[in-house]
Amino acid sequence: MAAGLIHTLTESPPILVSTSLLLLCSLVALLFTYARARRPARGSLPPSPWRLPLIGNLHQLIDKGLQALSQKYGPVLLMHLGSVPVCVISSGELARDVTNTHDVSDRGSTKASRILFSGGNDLLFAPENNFWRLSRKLCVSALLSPTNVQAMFFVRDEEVAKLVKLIRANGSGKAIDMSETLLKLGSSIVSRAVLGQTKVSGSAEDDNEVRGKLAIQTAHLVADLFSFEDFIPALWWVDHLTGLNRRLKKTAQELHAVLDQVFDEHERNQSADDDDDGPDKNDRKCFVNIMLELRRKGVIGLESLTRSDMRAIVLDMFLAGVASTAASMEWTMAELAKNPSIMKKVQEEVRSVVGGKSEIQESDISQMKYLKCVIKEELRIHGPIIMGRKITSSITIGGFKLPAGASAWINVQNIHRDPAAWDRPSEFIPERFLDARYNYKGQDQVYFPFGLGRRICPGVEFAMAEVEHAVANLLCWFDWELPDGIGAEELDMRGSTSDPSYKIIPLRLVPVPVPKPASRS
Ligand code: HEM
Repeated sequence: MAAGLIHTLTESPPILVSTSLLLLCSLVALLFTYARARRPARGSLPPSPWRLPLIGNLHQLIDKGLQALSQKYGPVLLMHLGSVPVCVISSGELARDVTNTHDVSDRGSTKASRILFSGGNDLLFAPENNFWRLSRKLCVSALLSPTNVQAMFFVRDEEVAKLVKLIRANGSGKAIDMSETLLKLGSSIVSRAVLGQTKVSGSAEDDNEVRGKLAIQTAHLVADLFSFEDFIPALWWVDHLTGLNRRLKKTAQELHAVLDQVFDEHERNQSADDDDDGPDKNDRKCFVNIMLELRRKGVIGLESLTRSDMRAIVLDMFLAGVASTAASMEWTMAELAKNPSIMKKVQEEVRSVVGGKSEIQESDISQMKYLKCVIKEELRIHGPIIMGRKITSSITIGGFKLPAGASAWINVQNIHRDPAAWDRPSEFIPERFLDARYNYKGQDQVYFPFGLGRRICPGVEFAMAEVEHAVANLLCWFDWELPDGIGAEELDMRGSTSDPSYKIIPLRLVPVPVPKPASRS
């Protein structure tokens, strides 16, 4: 073809020669532009699906799902949710670039968080301001520290023992809703650890249950909410029309009022408390008491902790700690019901460690290596879907520019199920975690269910102590069967569309109590 073209050029009249030259130059320029377009020009925006005015790519996200869009557009994708630009990062290496190399750590706030936290001082949603630093330090070194988590064993132990008793009383053969049961368990453990057990309601209703409900209500408040202001800021006024603002403010006020009552009660009790060895002395180790005590002792930074600061920390614990642990317990039981040979193997381990004892101690759990692998595998498949960050000043990732003001979504689910990193990624294979390289410290490129960088979850110890202990008890004292003749292969394992880390169809299982030593049967 080239020879033909040269021949044409030399043999043709001048006008034709110049036209051909022009064509040739245009062709070369076109090829050059095409080649450049295939390579991301440093600093160009990531590839993007076409979008509609106003809603952006929301319809494609709902219709196709995040994973399909990521697979189509590659490891860095730019979407618009309404008018908000969102960069989706689906590679572990690039995710670390965002959180560690570029140290992007703000998470961004939502309307619900701004109202709930009276303007935005909290741990989950606030940027890295002084309050974030103070409350993070308080969590890591006191409230959620390994020592405190250990001291809270009595809460986990009592709440799980209550549950075991309840399930036994339920009688053999009846299916129970594990979703509801485990959410209640998660909320009572977290609310008791955080608020203790002093009386606030004054009614006959179980105080703990009131607080558990409070914890669940808080979690729903932020998770199940669609605000126009968050996605299409120009339509902020629609939230007024739909009554969303009013409802949010009312719920926030109610939550704050209950928490203030709890704080009052703790403050009243605390002065009388110091030398008292009363029956509820253990519950005085709750987070509220620890915060009040540190403030009273004038620990640096905490001497001026306000009611609003304490409310924010308590609500953060509810938001971050209740639904996440309940979902982890539910998915673990679902995967075990779906994989009877794994259920059998882990039950054998748990029962052989516990032996003839009537209770499971923390020291027993540390010997249950396979149980730990089961939970790690559950968190790989069903753990967090995305982790959000806010890009405050523009950065370049994988050759693409992530513009200031955009959100970055680290696509954890995609990374946790990447066939390049995991053998048979959609199968539940706990044995892969016998490899000690995987932990919860955010050090691995393809496994980080508790996050990465400076905003990594400070509740890992608390969460694992709760989930491992509860699941070990359920496996030790009961066999579990699927109800209504459902076969293991028929069990519905779909995650909810709004948040796939929650099971769309609540898990129902039939407990079959196994004989156990007397003290807790
Ligand atoms: C299985 C249970 C849990 C899972 C899978 C989980 C996972 C996560 C993840 C992925 C993040 C975001 C990390 C990041 O952005 O890099 C996070 C943040 C957080 N989690 Fe957890 N979490 C769990 C339980 C808990 C518990 C029990 C608590 C407290 C009682 C807690 C408190 C927090 C807090 C306060 C943050 C925000 C930290 C910050 O922004 O500085 N989490 N968690």
